[in-house]
Amino acid sequence: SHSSFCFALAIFTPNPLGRKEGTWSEAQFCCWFQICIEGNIASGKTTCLEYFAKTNNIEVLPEPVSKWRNLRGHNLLGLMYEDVSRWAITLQSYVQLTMLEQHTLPLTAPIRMMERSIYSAKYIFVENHYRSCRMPAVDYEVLSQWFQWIISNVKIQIDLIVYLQTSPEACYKRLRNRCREEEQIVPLEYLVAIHQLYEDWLINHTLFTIPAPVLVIPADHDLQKMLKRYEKNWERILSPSRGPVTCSQ
Ligand SMILES: Nc1ncnc2c1ncn2[C@@H]1O[C@H](COP(=O)(O)OP(=O)(O)OP(=O)(O)O)[C@@H](O)[C@H]1O
Ligand SMILES: Nc1nc(=O)c2ncn([C@H]3C[C@H](O)[C@@H](CO)O3)c2[nH]1
Repeated sequence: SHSSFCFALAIFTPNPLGRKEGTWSEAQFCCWFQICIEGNIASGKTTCLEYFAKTNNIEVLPEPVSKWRNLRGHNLLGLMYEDVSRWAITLQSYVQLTMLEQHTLPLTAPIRMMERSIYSAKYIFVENHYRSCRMPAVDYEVLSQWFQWIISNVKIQIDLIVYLQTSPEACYKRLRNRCREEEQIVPLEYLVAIHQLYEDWLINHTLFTIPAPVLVIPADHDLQKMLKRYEKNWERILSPSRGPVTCSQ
């Protein structure tokens, strides 16, 4: 695992020789550093989180999928995949609440790494339901009013977005291998639509505002190569950045 962070309110200054010698500069107050891992379904976000979860003093928050699959006995994720027009607003309303809960949880470490965000729930998934005419306009408007109120009235800190950029085909192959029951009926076309919205949001900047600098990591590679990529980008991901960041190949 990587060098252990001293649990201090300070800026971590990675030593150019490599993180082993990285030290916390004392007496500098650190604004907690929050990272969101974004990407298509089965793009490898959970695997990325598991890699960084081994680093001391990083708090990792996976997507609360278990809540969406069992809310007092109701499987909202399953309902949505079975009948999206009927159940999309039900799931999205609960996704928006559970993501807001995660964004506003008290921090337990100098760095927080979250899987996705309240932004991608709205800008990617709600937007896709609406644009594919599977969500009535009235449902979209109600969700949008809630979303706008939340981001205008609640402080949601995101300092970096890591975008695991994949091809829909690679995600489809992994999704089929993973065999999450509710997703077995997900067609490739759905992943293509989600991919295009992510590209328009985080690459083309033609969708909605981007709440933080974006680090793009091509993520179609095999597991071993991806773990090496995370190793190479360790400092870029974990040290507070002051401007746009670029991925090292
Ligand atoms: N680089 C990779 N190459 C091949 N398979 C991978 C790779 N990364 C992850 N996988 C596998 O693909 C599946 C999806 O990976 P993972 O759960 O990390 O994706 P995810 O982005 O968290 O998915 P979701 O958006 O559904 O939460 C898992 O079965 C995982 O073992
Ligand atoms: N409809 C919908 N809205 C969301 O905000 C959302 N966020 C994630 N997901 C789906 C993708 C994976 O199947 C599974 C795990 O990511 O949950 C979502 N589905």
